[in-house]
Amino acid sequence: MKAYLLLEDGSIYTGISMGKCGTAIGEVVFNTGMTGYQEVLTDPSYYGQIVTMTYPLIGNYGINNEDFQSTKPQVRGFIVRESCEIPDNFRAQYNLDEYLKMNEIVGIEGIDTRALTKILREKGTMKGMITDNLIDLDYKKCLINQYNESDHVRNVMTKKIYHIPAKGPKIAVIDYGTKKNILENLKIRNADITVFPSTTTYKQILQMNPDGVLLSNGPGDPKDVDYGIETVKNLIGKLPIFGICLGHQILALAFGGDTCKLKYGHRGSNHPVKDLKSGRTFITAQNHGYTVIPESLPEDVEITHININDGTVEGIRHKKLPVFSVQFHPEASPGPNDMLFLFDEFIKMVKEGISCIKR
Ligand SMILES: NC(=O)CC[C@H](N)C(=O)O
Repeated sequence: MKAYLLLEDGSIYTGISMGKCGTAIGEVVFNTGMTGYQEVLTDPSYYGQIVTMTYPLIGNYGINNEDFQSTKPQVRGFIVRESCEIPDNFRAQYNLDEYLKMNEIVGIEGIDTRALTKILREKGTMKGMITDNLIDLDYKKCLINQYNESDHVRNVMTKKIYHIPAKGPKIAVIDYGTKKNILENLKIRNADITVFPSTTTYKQILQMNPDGVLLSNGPGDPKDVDYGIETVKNLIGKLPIFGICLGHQILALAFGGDTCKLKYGHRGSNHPVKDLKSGRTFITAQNHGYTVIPESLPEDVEITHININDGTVEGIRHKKLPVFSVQFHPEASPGPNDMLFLFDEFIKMVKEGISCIKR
């Protein structure tokens, strides 16, 4: 069955329906990873977005039950050049089309996703719609133009506080839409984890008497999460803090800095990031559309990492307090593991931070 991709600029691309037949609206963004589509589909940071994979063959190792980053696909829609019907991998449980159908995600295949990516790079990310018919086209165009969702975080965060007990330091995770692998990396390091909804107040978090706080990744514009910025403002100086992606942006805003939207963002598994202290470059996994404005940061916050491709801020650290954050994803999933050691640094900082702050 035919399906269509309509973009905000009026362009129409014809393909074949994949996953659920129907209509989906969202921000159309591209990811350049050759693999990792399963983690992309289930990463809550993509909530509200229609993702196109630049690499032309997607689904060739199928979908398994272990690599999910949350309980269900979070993307609004999915665009591929070719969806592999018969995956070849011992872990494969479903093919891509089956998985999208099971979870009622609208998709389209047969689109030249590399050409589409070039357009999004030139014009910037655009709002768009996948639909299985062109009836009422003017109305559909109108819907695309009017599409304006905000604060996606409330849709993906945990609604209830939950605890994952262990013998190590007590870590409070503020959940803006955390990926499973962030929690896994804390678990591996024996952290006693309590996950809080992003709407939790700083007083409630302090009541649990944590040793450190992790600010998770999540979808949308960090400025929509004003309640979260307020919470973090009140935690700075009281506990060691580590922010990842949206957590990094929220931390920068809590410091009094500012953020803005990038033209087409960074989404993929091979973004080079330079550690300004060591001069070393690491290859990182990324998935973000917003960035911290370097000039907006106060005197006592330094930039620790930059993106080699465009010079944007990739990491910040408070000069005196045990507080740091990164724009990229050290937990990878999908992507390289070069930066996993940041979780060790965080745990080390938490252990030292307990003595330097609390006592
Ligand atoms: N992965 C993330 O946490 C994404 C952060 C934010 N939603 C952005 O797009 O910039």
